Amino acid sequence: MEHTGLGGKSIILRLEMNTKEIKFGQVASAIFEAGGDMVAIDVIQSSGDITVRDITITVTDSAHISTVTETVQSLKGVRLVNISDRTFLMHLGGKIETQPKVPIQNRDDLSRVYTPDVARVCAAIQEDPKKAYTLTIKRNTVAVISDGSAVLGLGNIGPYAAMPVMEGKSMLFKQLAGVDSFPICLDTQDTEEIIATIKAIAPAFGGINLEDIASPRCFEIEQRLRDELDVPVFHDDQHGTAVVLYAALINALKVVGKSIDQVKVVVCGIGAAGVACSKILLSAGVGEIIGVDRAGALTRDETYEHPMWQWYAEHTNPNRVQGPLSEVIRGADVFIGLSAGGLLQREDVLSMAEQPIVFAMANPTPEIQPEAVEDIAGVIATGRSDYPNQINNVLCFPGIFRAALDCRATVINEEMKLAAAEAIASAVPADELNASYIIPSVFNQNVVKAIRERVVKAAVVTGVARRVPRE
Ligand SMILES: NC(=O)c1ccc[n+]([C@@H]2O[C@H](COP(=O)([O-])OP(=O)(O)OC[C@H]3O[C@@H](n4cnc5c(N)ncnc54)[C@H](O)[C@@H]3O)[C@@H](O)[C@H]2O)c1
Ligand SMILES: O=C(O)C[C@H](O)C(=O)O
Ligand SMILES: [Mg+2]
Repeated sequence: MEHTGLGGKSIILRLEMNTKEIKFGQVASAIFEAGGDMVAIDVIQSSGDITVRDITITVTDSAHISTVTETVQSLKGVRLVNISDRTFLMHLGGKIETQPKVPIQNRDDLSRVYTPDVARVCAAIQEDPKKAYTLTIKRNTVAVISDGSAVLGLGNIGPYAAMPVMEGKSMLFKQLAGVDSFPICLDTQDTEEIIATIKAIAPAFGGINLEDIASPRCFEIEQRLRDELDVPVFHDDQHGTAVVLYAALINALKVVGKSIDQVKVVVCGIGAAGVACSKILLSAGVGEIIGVDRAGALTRDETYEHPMWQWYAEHTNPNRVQGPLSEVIRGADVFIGLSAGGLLQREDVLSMAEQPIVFAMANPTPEIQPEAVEDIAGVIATGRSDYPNQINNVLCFPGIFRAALDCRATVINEEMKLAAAEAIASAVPADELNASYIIPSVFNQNVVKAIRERVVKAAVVTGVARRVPRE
């Protein structure tokens, strides 16, 4: 199936029709009247009065899919058996598989890769555990682990529903940086159980990428695992996002001609990503950061049960501003959305300072659609791949883990994160930088290379590298 233009897509409806009750021509007219363009018909089964057909239809967008399917479902004598589109078809049977590196073609091969000869390799690792890095998948393999509690902006959708995202992250690790990984979704949301489980499975991995674990539990889980494991543990939604956000801000400020120490920044959504982004901006020298969550601006005049919010309130909002987003945002130079779709209004952006920078990063629906403010914003970015300026942690996690694995880093520290942000920002050449090109494309082959080089250096300089890679 092909995409047929901007926003256009094809869907396949499998329809079971009772020919005594309805003729195919009536179904075709109904689809046509609902605006669907029928491009192919395949007969799947035809027996007696029952006929099953796959109808390929071009639709304009997701809302149009509902219009067409509702029309079809309302027809007497028609049963909608299944609906698939290109996205669902790409997910059939999952998106990744295990691939042996050497074929087992005879008994000799069998006895080498498996028993009895494999025992000599096991004994070598038992004698010197460091050999796990040379003789197992550990040196190139990361675990992508979620508890399904804060998946994209979809919230607590559980471990089964989280798998497609984690499989997607695994594909990206491999395709962009050659890193092997396993998507692992845990059927527990208990902090201690999550920590114990990850510690127990850690021997196979050279790094742990935590993904889509809700705050505040994500903070403790990450900290404890960092303290208790000797491989890097990186909560992607916190640090991956912060790295890419900082890279994007460095370049966006150049476009609007403002300097980082003079801007007022409003961060909406003080969860995993919002906290980490605010922290990186504080260390980059932003003077005024105001965090807003459901109950309005976080201020030191309040006390918060959530220790991270207490910390946040004490380290941000120097003017103790109070109130909802629509008030706090007045006069701000930068809006950073890490909350949920549709929270920012055009009037809010109109009330910001001149040349406002709007980073609406909630996935999959941004805090404001770029079309709504493109005429009034200085720079706009989202987390999505279908608009210019995609600020998404995919620009960071493949490269930063490539570097961490190659130098066998014990941790991914602040210096390595800042090095990654600078590498990403510098991948946009100065003479090409403009409001629609502040951040390199995910497919820019220089990004992973640039991150690897700078991050390995930072790891070596800060003494957390256990080896210096040759190239
Ligand atoms: N573009 C990216 O690379 C990227 C990376 C990470 C997260 N995200 C997006 O950011 C969002 C948050 O992710 P997270 O991992 O930090 O989740 P999280 O659950 O840890 O935090 C979300 C925060 O947003 C707040 N929030 C929700 N609705 C709100 C509202 N109406 N007003 C104010 N605050 C509200 C919640 O209270 C919570 O504190 C998600 O949409 C996610 O997809 C994007
Ligand atoms: O998965 C993404 O696209 C980015 C990020 O990790 C998110 O949770 O939204
Ligand atoms: Mg995520």
